[in-house]
Amino acid sequence: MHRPAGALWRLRGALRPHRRALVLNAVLAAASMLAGILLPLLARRLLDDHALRGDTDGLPLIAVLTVLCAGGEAVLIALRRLAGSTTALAVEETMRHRLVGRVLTQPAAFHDRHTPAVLATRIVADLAVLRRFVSFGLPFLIINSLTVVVVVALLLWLSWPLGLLVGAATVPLAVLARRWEHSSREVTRQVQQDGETFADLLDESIQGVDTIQAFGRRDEFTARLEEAADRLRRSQRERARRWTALSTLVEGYPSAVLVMVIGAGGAAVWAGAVTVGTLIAFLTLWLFLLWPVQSLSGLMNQLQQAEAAAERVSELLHRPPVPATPPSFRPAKVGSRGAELLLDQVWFRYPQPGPDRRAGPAVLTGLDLRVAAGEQVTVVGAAGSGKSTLAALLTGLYEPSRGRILIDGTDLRHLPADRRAEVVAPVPEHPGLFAGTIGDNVRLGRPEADDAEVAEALRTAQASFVHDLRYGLDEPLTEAGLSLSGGQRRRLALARAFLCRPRLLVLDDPLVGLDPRTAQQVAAAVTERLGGTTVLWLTRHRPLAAFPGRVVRLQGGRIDGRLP
Ligand SMILES: Nc1ncnc2c1ncn2[C@@H]1O[C@H](COP(=O)(O)OP(=O)(O)OP(=O)(O)O)[C@@H](O)[C@H]1O
Repeated sequence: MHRPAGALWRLRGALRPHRRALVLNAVLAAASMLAGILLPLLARRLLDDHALRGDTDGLPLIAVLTVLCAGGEAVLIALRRLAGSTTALAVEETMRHRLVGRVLTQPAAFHDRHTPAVLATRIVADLAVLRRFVSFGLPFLIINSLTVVVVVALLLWLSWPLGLLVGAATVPLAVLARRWEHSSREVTRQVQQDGETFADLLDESIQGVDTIQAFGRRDEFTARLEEAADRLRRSQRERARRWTALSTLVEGYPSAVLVMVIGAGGAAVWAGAVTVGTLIAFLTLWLFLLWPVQSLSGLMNQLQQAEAAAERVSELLHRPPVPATPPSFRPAKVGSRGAELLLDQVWFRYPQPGPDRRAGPAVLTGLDLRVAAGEQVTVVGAAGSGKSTLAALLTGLYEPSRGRILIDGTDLRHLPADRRAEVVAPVPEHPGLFAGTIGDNVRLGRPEADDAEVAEALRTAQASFVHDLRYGLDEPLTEAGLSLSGGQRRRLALARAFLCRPRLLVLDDPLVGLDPRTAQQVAAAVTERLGGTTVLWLTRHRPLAAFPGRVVRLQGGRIDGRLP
């Protein structure tokens, strides 16, 4: 298993495009830190060399330098904050772009294991945690560490006995902080895990709200959500408890050390071992150390949250990318003849949910089917017989566990994912419509299609209702096309596939939700207008009279003879 800190390191690729901005941030941070540290040293010169000796020569120069340093520090801090937040937003944008790209190209088996709520949490909430870390946590971890090193060196230079006293007093604090970091890492991860579980449940409940209300199960689902929220709150409270303990210690400890330094420093001035200016410079520098030390607990907390977020983001980001389209790939010409399909001893098992991801029972058990170019075949199978599974294999969402799927003799696996729709177009059981216009949705597979081609596809799908809508093809759809009826959504999904004019059409229960007359008209129009295309109708019911071609039965995971 990777260490979480390794996960943060593995995300460094997202910083690469912003190298210059990061270097500028580092320079601004170092300059503002140095300007701040110079102030007490100038104050020492002012006191020891001039004010206490009554020497006014050179006093104006030191006064001007002090003012410049103070003003410069303020300007540099403002610039550093501006540059830091701009860079962090740019880094977040880079990661989001890569993450969305990876998520949208993952196979169906991946999406079976990661719900939309979990993916949305990672893309939105985890990236926000990482952005805050890049804009605040990371720079301060670096600046504070540098400040501690430089200031401790200066303290030793000003007065090594007092410097050693401060250094020794800081050791127990560092040990305690390390122990805290170790013990609360697991709690931080638990908080994020509980957050994911809650997001999942919330997503499921909101999506199924109609069903929950219709069956009067509101109280039960509310109780489930409250239980998950309660688990999340308990783990958050545990983390807050640990954090409070550390921050109380870290904030109280320096005050105790300060009392020690004032006592020991006062005695040293009394004994003539250090000058008043040196003691004032020492105390001012020590105060300079307070913020780095006191912010330690907050930064550790942020670091842990960023590590846990990086672990989850990196798990998505480092998944294998979608294979590039090989230069030798020649897409089928739009409108060219249908493809020959051969399913050769195809077996398929879904991976089981759970950590061991063992394969489940076989859904397809050595399925053989040959469909000639331009032929239409109807596969009839009972609910759960594996029709949607077969459609998912044919559209490349899953790969067969065993056996081959050949299209015109080429293994489906060798068709690049981003060009597959040119060869095989699916009409899935649930039409996937998106917010946008009807035209955008129908043109999804062929954005370049003109209005005449779109109108023809709509006619074939018996979806001419679109022209009666107020804005026709420009009619806006709400999310998932929910402003349309189920039958209208299904016909748009059909039109979208027809518009691609693929060489093989895979229609998964395409006529469900259509009245028998419209269903017959669609079936007849497919034969009439898409003649030459190979079509595989997958359906639960015996076909209508208008269904053309051969009819076979899917049973027991294989093709079990013809239906009369
Ligand atoms: N994502 C999945 N993970 C695990 N098992 C699945 C998954 N999808 C389907 N199955 C299982 O595979 C079998 C076949 O399901 P499939 O959806 O292919 O049947 P179907 O013939 O399309 O059914 P229906 O006509 O009801 O849509 C079923 O036993 C189902 O439980």
